[in-house]
This record gives sequence, C-alpha cells and structure tokens, in this order.
Amino acid sequence: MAISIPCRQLFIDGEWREPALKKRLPVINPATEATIGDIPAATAEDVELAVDAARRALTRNKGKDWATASGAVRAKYMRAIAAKITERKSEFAKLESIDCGKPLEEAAWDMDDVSGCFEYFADLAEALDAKQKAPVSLPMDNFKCYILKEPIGVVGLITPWNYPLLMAIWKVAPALAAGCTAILKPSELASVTCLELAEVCREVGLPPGVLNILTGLGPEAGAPLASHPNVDKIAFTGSTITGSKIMTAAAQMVKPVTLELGGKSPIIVFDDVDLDKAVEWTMFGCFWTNGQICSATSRLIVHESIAAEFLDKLVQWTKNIKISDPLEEGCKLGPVVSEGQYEKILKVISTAKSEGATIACGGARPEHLKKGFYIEPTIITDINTSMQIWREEVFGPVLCVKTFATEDEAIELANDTHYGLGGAVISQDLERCDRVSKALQAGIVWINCSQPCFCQAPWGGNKRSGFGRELGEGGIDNYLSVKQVTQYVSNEQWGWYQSPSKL
Ligand SMILES: NC(=O)C1=CN([C@@H]2O[C@H](COP(=O)(O)OP(=O)(O)OC[C@H]3O[C@@H](n4cnc5c(N)ncnc54)[C@H](O)[C@@H]3O)[C@@H](O)[C@H]2O)C=CC1
Ligand code: BAL
Ligand code: NA
Repeated sequence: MAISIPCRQLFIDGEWREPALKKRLPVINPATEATIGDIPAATAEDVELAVDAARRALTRNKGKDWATASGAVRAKYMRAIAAKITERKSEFAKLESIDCGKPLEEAAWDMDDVSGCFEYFADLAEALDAKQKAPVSLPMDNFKCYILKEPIGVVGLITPWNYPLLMAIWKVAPALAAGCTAILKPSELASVTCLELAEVCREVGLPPGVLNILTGLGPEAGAPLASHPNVDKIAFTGSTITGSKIMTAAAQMVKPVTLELGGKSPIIVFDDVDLDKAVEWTMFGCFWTNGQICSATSRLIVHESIAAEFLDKLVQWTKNIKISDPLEEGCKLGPVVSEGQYEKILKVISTAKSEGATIACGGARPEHLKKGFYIEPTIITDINTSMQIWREEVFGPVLCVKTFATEDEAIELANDTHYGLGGAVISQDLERCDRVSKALQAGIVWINCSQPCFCQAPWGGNKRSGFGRELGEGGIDNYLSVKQVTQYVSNEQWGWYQSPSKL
C-alpha cells in the first residue's frame, strides 16, 4: 500500500503550531531522490515558545501534574504511547523507511525497540517512587539523611537521522520517566516519525508542554535550544563536531550535557573462529542500517593466518547482499540518507584509492540502480594507519581491513583511534575474549557478535565518542538531580558557640 507523508506543524504546548517564520523543509526519499512531502522549520522564535511551554508544564499545579506526580502517573502515559506505536507499527516503519532509506524489516524492528524502550523506562519511573527518601547512613547519630531524586527540569534533546525515532526515544523516554519536560529537535534529514510521535502524544492526552517537538535545521533550531538560558540540560547524539559546538554553547551557562558522538570501532577476528559466523557478524557490524551506525565496527582487524581465506569469503558474502529499494521484500541494504552523505562517502572511497589502498569490492553505485543515494557495500584493503579511511568515521557501508600477528598487536591497532564507542572481538577462546574486552578503550564491547543493542544495558563512549551513558537502569539518572536532605534529630543544643546567658 502506498503511503504518504502527513502534513504536520511544529508541536508546541500540546498543539500543532505553524512555525513563526512559516518556513518548511522538503522531505526527500533517498531511494528515489523525489521530494515526497515537507516538514516545518523552526527558528529561535519557536524555540522560545516551546521552552516557555515546557517550563509551564514543569511547574503547572506546583509540579503536581507532572514533575512531582508519582512515577506511576507518568508511566501510564508512557505505556499508552508504547501501545499506540505498536498499533501503528507498520505505518511508522514505512514512513521511516521512505524518509531515511532503512530497509523496511529493520525499520519495523526499530519500532519494536521504540515501544520496548518506552515500556522499560515506564517501569523505571514506577521504581523511582520506591527509591525516594533512600536513607544515607551517617557517622553521627544526631543527624539523619536521605536522598531525593528530582527531575533536572526542562531538557533539550537533539537527535540524528540513522535511527530517527529510536534515537529520539532513547532520550524522550528516560526524560519523561524522570519527570522532566522536553523539547525534541530531530534531524532535518529524517523527522517524519518524530512528528507522528507528536500525534501519538495528542491521542494519549499527554499534558500540554510535557513534550514539544521542533523540526528544523541544526543552526536555526538546534543551536538556540543548546544556548537557551531556560533549558536545564542538553542530551545530544550526532557528529563529534556538532557535539563540540553544543558543549561550547552549553558551557556558557554551565549547563550539563550528555554527548553520544561518532566512532571508528574495531572488530578483531582471531584465527580460531568459525569463518562463516565471523564473516556474517563482520558484515552486520558494518553494513547493517546501511552502514550508518555510530558504533559500526568499520575497522576489521583479522589474524594474518586466516586473512586471505576470511577476506575471500567476506567479499563473496558481501557481493550477495540484496541492494534495493528499502520497501522491497528481502532488501538488506538501502540508500544512504542524503545526497550530501552519498557525496561524502564516495569522496572518502576515492581518497582511499588515491592514498594507495585497494578496493576489494564495491566502491561505487550499484549498476542496477540508476537513481537514489545507493553505494555498494565496500571493503578496502592495503591500508596503513595514517590513511583517512583508518582514522575518520565514514558513516556509510565501508569497511577497512588490516591484519595482525599477535594479540597485543591487535589491541594496539584496535585502540589506535581518537574515538572510543564500541569494539568487537570474535574468538572461540573466551578467556582471550575477556582479556581483549578489558583492554579495548570503548564504552561497548561485543563478544562473538557486533551491534545488537538492548535498552536494558548502558550505552555510550569514551574519548571523542563523548561521555555519559544512556539506557540501562542509570539512563534515568541523566535526567535526575540528586538532593541530599540532612536533618538534626538530637534534642540537645548543638553547643558550638557559647550561650550569651553564660557570659
Ligand atoms: N553518532 C551518530 O549517531 C551520528 C553521527 N553522525 C556523523 O555526523 C556526520 C554528519 O551528519 P549530520 O546529519 O550533519 O550530523 P549532525 O551532528 O550535524 O546532526 C545531528 C543533529 O544535530 C543538529 N545540529 C546540527 N548543527 C547543530 C548546531 N550547531 N547546534 C545544535 N544542533 C545542531 C542536527 O540538526 C541534527 O538534529 C555523519 O557523516 C556522521 O559521521 C551523524 C548522525 C548520527
Ligand atoms: N544501534 C545503535 C544506535 C546508534 O547508532 O547510536
Ligand atoms: Na529524508
């Protein structure tokens, strides 16, 4: 069934609202290059209204409607949102697919993860009630102390296009669970499902202003949010360069940030592996989501004794990947998200060639697809560690390969990067996997797999991949402020100063 892009406005204070400057941006289907709709483009004027609405929602009825309501009240709304998204899963998946080029089957999987993430944080919202007033044991018994966990306030959530709705929900769900109110600014390259989330919020009767959704360009809508004095925190996922700009803006007001940035993650394949299994995880680690994953294991480090056979198989399997329109049955690789990303990736491949690397397979547009931002899954060999392809994030279906002789050498190569998001190790020797997991400088390590991601486990990176951890039990703490309350419980005078009556 053909699906069309709903015409939406900005979502502010529980209502659709035309952008102050009435600007709109085209929605482009990367599989066809056709403009298939448009989205509203917010500017600083709209950010102002959304921040005001979020502040009012935070303090309405002295906070009792949301921020200081029990977690159980907020959980009810969150579960209702999850149920609606499940109900509309196939429509949402199609919208996401035509907006960002993700194979339909993957988009449907993401929608399950979206609902699952709302449900997980709904549970944590309820659990928060029981954790309030947790006692702190003190070394003096004339004092008592307990901990309150309170919402941080109004939060700005700036998100990317590779998992358009899921990356938004990784922030929206814990923020709402904590009792914050939020302004979500999705990527201008894929905002359609985030605007449909607004419709879901209306349908479930989420109190006005609790979640505001502003689509628009980074510098016009994201930047005023990051620098707004009345926004208490920014959570960001995207490029390292934009993350650094956001941190700079937030620093002016000593505003906390969490940053989930780029990566150039390694996958180490030892000589004791089952070749077919290792080949498949290597492909999934770099070509899933059309190669556009921040944690993609895009540097293959393979033991020299199996390298030739492994590469041969890898190339054969890779050539067998079905590249097609993402809505086509069985598609395993769609187009990259935009013309800009397409040009950028082809340029990286051509630089690798000019620096002396070999293209083992791929490297160009697939011959059978004349339109759309398609790039063949590409494997690059004969590289050295000073080449751009080894050092810089590509964010496309491009894998580069180096060999190693010893475990120490593999670890050194794996950690030879400014980034520190993910890493994978494939070996049948689990003690070795354990050693390598400890040695990898990364926030996420996969053993005998690459990329599977569960909202129950903490997610985030080290080094220039950012800091802070989303998801997991601690994910809600990103949006909570800890207050200690200390009480003097003795009936005795404190007795530090001398009483004047004794003078
Ligand atoms: N870590 C990740 O998950 C992602 C990494 N990237 C990397 O970034 C590269 C470029 O992609 P872009 O879409 O340009 O990423 P980006 O980092 O510029 O965009 C991410 C979000 O930040 C917003 N933004 C941009 N400039 C801003 C500013 N000055 N202030 C506030 N918000 C701003 C964007 O509108 C979007 O919502 C990719 O090639 C890839 O290497 C892109 C998307 C996701
Ligand atoms: N599945 C990981 C989402 C990301 O790229 O951050
Ligand atoms: Na798009």
